[in-house]
This record gives sequence, C-alpha cells and structure tokens, in this order.
Amino acid sequence: MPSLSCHNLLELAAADEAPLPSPTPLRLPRVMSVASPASPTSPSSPAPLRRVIVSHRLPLRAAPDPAAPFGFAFTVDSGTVAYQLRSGLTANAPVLHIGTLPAVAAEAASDELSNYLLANFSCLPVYLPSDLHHRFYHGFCKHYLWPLLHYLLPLTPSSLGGLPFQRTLYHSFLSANRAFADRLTEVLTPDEDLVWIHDYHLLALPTFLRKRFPRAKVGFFLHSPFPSSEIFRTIPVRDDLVRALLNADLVGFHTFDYARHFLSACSRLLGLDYQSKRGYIGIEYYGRTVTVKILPVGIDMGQLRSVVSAPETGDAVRRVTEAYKGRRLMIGVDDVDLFKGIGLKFLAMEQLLVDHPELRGRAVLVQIANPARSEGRDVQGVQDEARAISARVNARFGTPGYTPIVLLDGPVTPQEKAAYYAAAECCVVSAVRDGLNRIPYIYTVLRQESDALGDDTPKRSVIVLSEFVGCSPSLSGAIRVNPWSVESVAEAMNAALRMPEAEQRLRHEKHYKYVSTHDVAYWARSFDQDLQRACKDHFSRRHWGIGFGMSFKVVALGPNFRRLSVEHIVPSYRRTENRLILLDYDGTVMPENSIDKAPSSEVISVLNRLCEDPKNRVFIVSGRGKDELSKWFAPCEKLGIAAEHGYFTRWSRDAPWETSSLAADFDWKKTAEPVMQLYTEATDGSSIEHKESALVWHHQEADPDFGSCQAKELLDHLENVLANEPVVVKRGQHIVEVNPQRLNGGQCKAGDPLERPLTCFVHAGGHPPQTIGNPKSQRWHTSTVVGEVGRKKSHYLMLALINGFLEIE
Ligand SMILES: O=P(O)(O)OC[C@H]1O[C@H](O[C@H]2O[C@H](CO)[C@@H](O)[C@H](O)[C@H]2O)[C@H](O)[C@@H](O)[C@@H]1O
Repeated sequence: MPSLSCHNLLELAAADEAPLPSPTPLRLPRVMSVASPASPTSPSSPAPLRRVIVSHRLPLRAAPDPAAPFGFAFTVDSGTVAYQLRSGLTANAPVLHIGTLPAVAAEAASDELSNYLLANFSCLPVYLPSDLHHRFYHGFCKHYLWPLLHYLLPLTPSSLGGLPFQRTLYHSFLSANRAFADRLTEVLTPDEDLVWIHDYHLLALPTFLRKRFPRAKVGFFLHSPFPSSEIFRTIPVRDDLVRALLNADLVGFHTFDYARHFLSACSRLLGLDYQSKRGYIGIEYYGRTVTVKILPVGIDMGQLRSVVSAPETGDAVRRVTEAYKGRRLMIGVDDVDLFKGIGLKFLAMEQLLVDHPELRGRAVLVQIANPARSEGRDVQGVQDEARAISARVNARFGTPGYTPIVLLDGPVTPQEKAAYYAAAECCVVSAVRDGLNRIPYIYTVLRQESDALGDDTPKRSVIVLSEFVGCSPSLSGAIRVNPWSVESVAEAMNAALRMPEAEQRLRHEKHYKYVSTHDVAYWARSFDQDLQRACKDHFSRRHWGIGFGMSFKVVALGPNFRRLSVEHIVPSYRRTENRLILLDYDGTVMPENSIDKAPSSEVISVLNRLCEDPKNRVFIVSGRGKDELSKWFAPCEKLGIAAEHGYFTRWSRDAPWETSSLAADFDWKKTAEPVMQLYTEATDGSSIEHKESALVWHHQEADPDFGSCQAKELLDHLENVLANEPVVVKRGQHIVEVNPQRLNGGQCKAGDPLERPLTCFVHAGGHPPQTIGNPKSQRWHTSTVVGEVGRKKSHYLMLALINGFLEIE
C-alpha cells in the first residue's frame, strides 16, 4: 500500500516503537509511609497509590558532622513545599521523594547513602556530576530560565542577571532532567504511582518520563510565574518546553494569569485550543486531555503554630516589641534575588520619610534578607545595592537611637524572624515579579496566633503588596501597589500606618480566614485529587508514542483503535476482492499546511494507480465543494468524489453528481449568513466559506486567542438564532460550521472520534448501501481510520487514511 498521507505518515514513521516498553521497575520497599493528618483510609479500601514527589532538591538539610554516618547529619527540611505537601495526601499513602542532595552534601553521593536516605527519610537522591549540576542549576536554570520566567530578557550578552540562550547549557538542562527520569525509571510502577513534579528546574522531565512510561500518571506544578507568551516565545526551544508540560496529565499554576499565558503559548505555538468543562480547563493534545489547574500554594499552619508556640518565640516577640516601642514597625522578608525589589522598597521608605516628616524618628522598616540561593553578579549586585541604599537613607534620616531601615542580612533564627513578623503592624512585599510569595500569608498567621503580643484582640494587620506577585489575587484586603512606582509604595506605607484600627482588623480577618483555610494541605489534597481524576482513563486507552527527542508525545486512542501497520494492511488488502478506499483530502492526501491546496502530480498519479485496479473503488471524501474537487481531480477518470461531507457524490469523473435528498431546505442561510458576516467584519483574518449545503466561518488566519474567543461567541449566537431550523451548528478546528441536520446524522457511536459523521451511500457488488463515518474528524483532523467491513473475502476493505491510525469494529 503506497503511503498517500505524505507528511503525516512520515511523522508516524519517525515514531518510537509502539507500544513503548516500560522498563522493569525496581519496587522499593514501602518504608516511606508518612502519617498525615488527612482523613484515615478505611481498613477495607484498597492500598493507596504511592505518591512520588519530584523536586530539584530533596526536602532535606545536611550539616557537616564527622561523627554522623556519611559525615553529615541529615534532617527533614520542613520549610520546603515538597515536604509540607505531605500533610494533604491520603493518610497512609506511601510517599517517595526524588531530588538532589543539599549542595553541601553533594560529595557524599553513594549507593549506601541512597539506601540510608531511603530507609530513614523516604528520599531517593539523584546524583548529578558537579559540573553538570552547576551548568544545569546556576547556568540554565538560574541565569536563563529563572530571569526569563520573571520577564527579564537577556537583551545583551552582558545583561545583569540573564544570560542569552546557550544550547550547551540547554543540553545540560536536558541531561539533568534525563537523570531524574533515570532515577524514576528505577522505581516507578505506573499503575501504582502518582508522580508529582515540581517547578521550572524540571520542565523537561514529563517528556522523558512519558517516553518511558506512556501511561504514567504525571502532575506538574510550576511554582514560578508563566510569563506572557510574548516573553515565553523568545525561548529558542519554546516548543520543546510547552510540549514537555503537555506530556503531564495535570499542569498546575498559582494564578489564572499564569494559566492563561500558558494556554496562550499552547495556542500560538502549537495551535492548540482549550475547553472549559464543568469547571475544569482541558487542552486536547493527541487524544489526551491535559488538565490545567489553578490554585496557589498555601502555608503549613501546623509548622507555623509550632514555631509560634515555642517559648523562645514568645521571648523574642517581647524583646522585639520592647526594642521598637513607640515606633511604627514595618517588616519585609525576601530572598536576595533580582526580582524581590528590595532596592525599590528602600527607595519607597526614603520617599515616605521625605513626604511625611512626622514619620521621621518613628517609622522603621526591618528588612530580613534570606541568604541568596544562587550566585553571580546579579546576586552580588542586589546585596550591594540594598546595603548602599539603606546606608544612604539611614545617614539621611537616622538619628542616634533611630535607624529607619534595619537590614538584617546575616543569619536570623526562625524564632527571631517570627518575632519580627508578629511585632510589625505592616508587612511590605514589593517584589517586581514572584511566582507566589508566601510571606504575607506567614505574616498574617503570625500576627493572629502570637499570644506574646498581649491582649490585642481581635488581631489586626496590614499588607502592602505588589500586584506582580502570585499571592496578590488571593489577598483582597491588601493595599495593592505597583512596585515600580516608588511614590505609590511610599503612599501605601503611609496609608497602612494611618489606617484606623477597625479597618486593620477587618482586613486582617479577611486574610486570616483565607490563609488558614487554604493551607498547603488544602492545596496538596486538591492537586492530588485532580491528578487522579485527570488520569482515570489511562488504563482503558491505548497509548502510542510518536516523535523524536523533545518532540515526543503520546497519542491516546479508544480501545477500538489500532495503529495502522503495514503488516496488517498488506494481507487485508491482498485477500479482499472488493475494496472501498475512502480518502480524506486535507491533511491526508495533502499536507494541511501547504499553501497550494491543489493535489500534487504525485498524488494524482498514486490515485490513478489505485483506481486502475478493478478490485478498488476509490473515493475522495471531503468537506470541500464539488466544483473545486472536480477541477482538481479532472485527471482521475475513475475516482469517486464525495463533496460537502456527502451532500454531493459522484462515482467517476464522467458520472453525474448525485445530490443527497436528506437536505432540501436552505432557508436558514438567510439567518445564518448575516450573523457570520458580523463576526467576519469584527475579526480581522476571518472569512466565510459558502457551500451549497453549508456555511463555514474560518478563523485560522485570525489572532488565535481572539479568533477562538469569537468562535465560541459565534457558536452560541448561531445556536440561538437557528434553534428552530433543521441544522446543526458545530465548532471544529478553526471553524464554526452550519450543516443541514440530517446530513450529519451518521452512525458514529458515542465516544467515536469522528465528530462529523457523513452519510455516504456506496453501491457495489450487490451489497446494500453502507453508511460510513466521515474520516475528516475535527478532533482527529489528521488521524487515520481504517475499517474492514466484515471479515469475509468478498467483503470490502474500507480504508480511510488519516495519519496512520485505524479503527477496527
Ligand atoms: O532558587 P531555586 O532553587 O531555583 O528555587 C526557586 C524558588 O523556589 C521557591 O519559590 C517558588 O515557590 C514558592 C512556593 O510555591 C513561591 O512562593 C515562589 O514565588 C516561587 O519562586 C523557594 O521558596 C524560593 O526560595 C526559591 O527561590
């Protein structure tokens, strides 16, 4: 059988062997169960799935200790989200962490250490050679991806903070991600594990994982911002990264903005549309539905409460309160990072004192600078700038015993930090960009729960919050500011300090209610449940891997689908006496994206060869009009054509066109056409296709987001105005189409991917007419449907080629 579907079949030919073999997993002993405060599982319920939490770093701390095994005292790092999320998982569900060792302990890597950490902490380390790790983390992650995700483009090779894209660093990034996949491969059992990957360091991991485990249950949460597609599209390997996220089953973001930027990138880069169904956003991707989730991470209430209730914290609160008695205390806590806006915050503090002399000698900003997580000129620059500005402001407005900006950039104990939070009447977060930023959440809880503040009940707090951080939408009682406007931030600080206590209480209560009910356990539970929901059909579907390298993806099909295989087709073809060959046109015999839509001379010649065989009956089945198709296929004397989805049928070039009697009334066009015209005028790049039996509105050439939005609206509009007409209004790939009802009443079953069935009558060999589905489906606009009508030799072989897949009933 010659390959007629030139480009689509080529892609399939490049596919890995299907189905992909799953490497034999090493089952680890389930020693990693974690008692969680979540509801216990009933004794009769099946063993809960294991949760495999993958993050760049394991949730561990390591302190050098010559007396400890392996020279390090390892402890759990309860401040990490990867650890905290365990409180939201099903009680008794085994948990396994996969990630790299704390940097200080990297040299201790060994199999013995792996066993030790596994047995004692449920942590399985990924060992990366140190130079690879350095290029991966400090190179690609921290100096390319991180700045870019935070909207900093590397405009020049020497830009502060961002390196230009370097392919060698990207390869290190891929190698590191592959090493994570290797580790996962050793332990994963796809039907018993739920994998949850965290953050931008591991953006490529879903592709490596999907390649090895087509049916793995994979969730990904991006803790960083997903920038506007205008920024994201500058990444030279942008398609790889978007495809990698689409290889997960559930992709989570903190905010709607990040999600919509991702959806926009999917649409602009890959032409993918999304649908919102029953509250869930889903992207259809090669037969899989990738669910997009929006829920910001919360804080660990239990952990904060244990810090608050520690006696040392109470003492520290009293100390700080005493030290700042009579002052108006504001707090800022930030990592030393280019995007935290520490310098701008200090300038705002200066402006506050300039504009409000009455606050001089009274207002104090205590800024705690957490240790930098990265290294380089950018980090040093932030540190130097913070020190320089604070020194200048303090020299300008400080007096003996009064320091307006107190910069704590050395070690600060958790108790001391908690004390500053609890004692401050205002928290200032003026980051210019941050994925979430949990500082205001922590501040709210510590203000509420610290008893050491005395009987200030009910509690109060005020937050000055950058509108460019992920927690901004969830804190509606905050004074939201543009951190780039020094004057506005200064004014917001002033407003916070002058706010009536009653209002401070109301704002505080609102925040506390939200923060305490949307904690990290709530977030984890919700993500976990959605991940299970997103994967529920995995085992009832067939998965086929296609594409090379980072373009790899899995095609998921219903149980009746088989991949088109030459071994299957050739014998079937040979043994049948009467063959009905139905060929879709666009995207099948001709590539969908070609400028010239007319068939090539090669296609004409292949069709003629097929038609020459007296056992064959060959049809082109298309939604296109009959005039265009007859012109194009004039050189094919014996070729049959079904045009306009079967409204017109012609058995050979010189036979007359037969018109379906199923649709005769076209009065509805008078109503539909003006409506379509309206949308065409309002949507640059769109157009109307007039067919004898149908009207089609096309928006492929329009802006993808706007076109898609207009298409939804048009669909709704047409459905309303045509409610009493004998038509069906449908959305397809970049189209909205109105067709006569009965022409669409084919025999496709529920769940059949053929979304636009066509009734096409085929008379041959004394057999009764066959009703066939229209292979030109919307969802599978480039898939292949091949069916054998009956199994007997005398029956027909129906071949409808679209992209190499077949359905056998
Ligand atoms: O410095 P890295 O090792 O690359 O890690 C990046 C940051 O990760 C964590 O922050 C991110 O997740 C937080 C929770 O979802 C979110 O609030 C923040 O906006 C994200 O950037 C970590 O807490 C930071 O210290 C790291 O810098």
